[in-house]
Amino acid sequence: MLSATIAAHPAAAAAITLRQRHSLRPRQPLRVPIGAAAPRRRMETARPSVVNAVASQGVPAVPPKLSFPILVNSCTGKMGKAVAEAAVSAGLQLIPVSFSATEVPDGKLKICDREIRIHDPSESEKILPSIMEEYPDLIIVDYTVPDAVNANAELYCKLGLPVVMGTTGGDRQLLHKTVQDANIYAVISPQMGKQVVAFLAAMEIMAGQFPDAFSGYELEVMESHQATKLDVSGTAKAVISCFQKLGVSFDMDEVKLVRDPEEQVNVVGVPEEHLEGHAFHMYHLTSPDGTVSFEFQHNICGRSIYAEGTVDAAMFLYTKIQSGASKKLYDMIDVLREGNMR
Ligand SMILES: NC(=O)C1=CN([C@@H]2O[C@H](COP(=O)(O)OP(=O)(O)OC[C@H]3O[C@@H](n4cnc5c(N)ncnc54)[C@H](OP(=O)(O)O)[C@@H]3O)[C@@H](O)[C@H]2O)C=CC1
Ligand SMILES: O=C(O)C1=N[C@H](C(=O)O)C[C@H](O)C1
Repeated sequence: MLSATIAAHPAAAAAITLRQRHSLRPRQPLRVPIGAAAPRRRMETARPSVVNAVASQGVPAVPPKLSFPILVNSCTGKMGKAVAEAAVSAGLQLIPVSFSATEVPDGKLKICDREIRIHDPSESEKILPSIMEEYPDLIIVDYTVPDAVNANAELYCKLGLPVVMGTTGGDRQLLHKTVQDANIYAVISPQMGKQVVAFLAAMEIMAGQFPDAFSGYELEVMESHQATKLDVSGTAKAVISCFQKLGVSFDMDEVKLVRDPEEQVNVVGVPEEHLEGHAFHMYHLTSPDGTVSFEFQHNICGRSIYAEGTVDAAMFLYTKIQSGASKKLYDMIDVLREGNMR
């Protein structure tokens, strides 16, 4: 039954070919219960709070709780909504404004118990300066679409607006150059999930310390995301660039994209309830003579891991701004390294 489904989908056929070639047992994409990836409340102890900042002897126990204004662009999107909710739950001041061409009733969107006014993106250049006047400590978070990345970054740079850029795609080189030239505070990362960031950091360390360790190995990459995802995973691209430094020859267009829901359920093993929001990544390496193989896999259901990481990034950036840090452009490995991910 499975093979009948696979035969109907070329990408699925490719995925299964990949399995057969390496005589893999049928993949069990998730050995951990899916519930582990579902949204959950964080331990209160992990969160700084004014209430517990002063211990009984008058010695500060934990840093005071951060609270600063945050504008999420765009709250109409899946990530934007998740970040806005995480920001409110972390005690940040969610600015009741966002941008999107999506029509919403009365031009407003309800997030937690707040009403967010949605303006057309074409109005952002006119509206943002007055918001910056009202909220001088504001940090903007960008989760929009690949096509908007560079124009949005240019606008934030023009206004001197600190940004956490979670949106993937666009011209990444230009994005970094724009932000660097404008010398604004920014965290840019295609991946905000703490454990995946740690995996990426490990990959970078391995590539830096053991270049060409996988020279001659064949790499196969599969990534499955919700059908609405517009680009090749930015995370997959970052991991692949490490494998390239490790000596593997691979073109980004060789990534096998899975966007078909039927294939995602039947072949990749995505739980049906997470078809609207998941990221299943698989990297398979085979030695030139076929006797050695490696497989790296990370499977994420839902959005909470990224939303929490984004709030961590905003808090990190805010403290950098407050301390007048000379380094201004960061990635999530910087955030993780400094112990800023809860
Ligand atoms: N860094 C990370 O850890 C993660 C990154 N992502 C990335 O985040 C991005 C968003 O993903 P997701 O939320 O799932 O996508 P969605 O399609 O759900 O949301 C994108 C939203 O952006 C809006 N939008 C488009 N253009 C503009 C613009 N110029 N200004 C303001 N809003 C705009 C869209 O509305 P409309 O078109 O109506 O304007 C839509 O509501 C993707 O690039 C994705 O890869 C996702 C997960 C984690
Ligand atoms: O669009 C998504 O969903 C995701 N995008 C990011 C990416 O492109 O790597 C991160 C994660 O894969 C989810």
